[in-house]
Amino acid sequence: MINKLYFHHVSFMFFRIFFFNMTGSLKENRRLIIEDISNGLEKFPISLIYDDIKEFEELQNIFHKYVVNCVTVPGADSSSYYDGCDCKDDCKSEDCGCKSIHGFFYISRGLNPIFLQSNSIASNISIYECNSNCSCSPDKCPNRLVQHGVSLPLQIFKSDSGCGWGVRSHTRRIRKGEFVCEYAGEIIKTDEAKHRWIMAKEINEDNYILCLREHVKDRVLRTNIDPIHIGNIGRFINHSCDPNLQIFLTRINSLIPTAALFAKKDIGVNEELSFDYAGGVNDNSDIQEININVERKKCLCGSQYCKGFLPFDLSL
Ligand SMILES: C[S@@+](CC[C@H](N)C(=O)[O-])C[C@H]1O[C@@H](n2cnc3c(N)ncnc32)[C@H](O)[C@@H]1O
Repeated sequence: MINKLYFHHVSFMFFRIFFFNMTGSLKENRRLIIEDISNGLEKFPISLIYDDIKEFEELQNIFHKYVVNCVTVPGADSSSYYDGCDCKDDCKSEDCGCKSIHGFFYISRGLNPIFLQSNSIASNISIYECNSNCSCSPDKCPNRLVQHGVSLPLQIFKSDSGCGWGVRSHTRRIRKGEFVCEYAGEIIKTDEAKHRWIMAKEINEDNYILCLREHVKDRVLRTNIDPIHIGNIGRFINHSCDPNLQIFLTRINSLIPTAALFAKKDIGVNEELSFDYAGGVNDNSDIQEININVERKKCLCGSQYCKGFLPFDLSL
């Protein structure tokens, strides 16, 4: 009941935000464009291009609110903040407490390409950015990228592949290692993720929940992100078995990780963006409750390495 009221309230907000923004220029090829679906929340406008109002209304019925970073539903956050650094030089030196404890991940305002060669999830690599406990300047510190949100021109469009909406680079190339966006949504507990997944299945709705699993000694730390109703541009990115983006778990102000997407290779203008929904991990050995009667969704990525089906978290 509480959830229902909450969503009603949010969907009201959504209609206001979207219709205010629909100064909707009609383009020469008769496609419509919304200049910024984030309504100024991202530093860079997130444009959305669509063919007819029906297509757009379909999206409105599902997606209710744009957020830049994940939001935690009550009860899901049991973590605390980690310490910050006390750098006086905006973390330029190698002595920065954050970088020397957790690692040097960024160079030239992007991810050091050496990390792109590994499977970050399987190798348990987690990026730690400077945070609100640090004494460096948020604008000048080079150890802060993901927390600044999207800083590239991106566009949401109806993909020709049959996968529905997709995201592409827009007006400029994306260089290897550049941060593209977060996969932001509601952080929910596993029981709630299972419940939402069953409800979505009953009404034939697609699955958007991303489950991140980290192995810490003999424990598995699980973070579930659901962007279907409350999320950011990440929720529009499709899966590919040969993707051009790679997920890295990133910690900013909380021990709950963020799923940050970085360019795995150079990406051309108007090229569709994709990531591997399984994060490159095909191992389900840690999963206890296996539901093998699940109907797998056919993968339409079209890559020569296509595995045939979308990755699926068997623990849901
Ligand atoms: C995170 S959403 C991506 C955005 C989605 N295309 C939309 O229209 O909102 C994930 C859903 O997109 C579809 N999808 C993404 N990648 C796909 C692929 N390679 N093949 C088939 N469907 C895909 C599936 O329905 C999946 O549940």
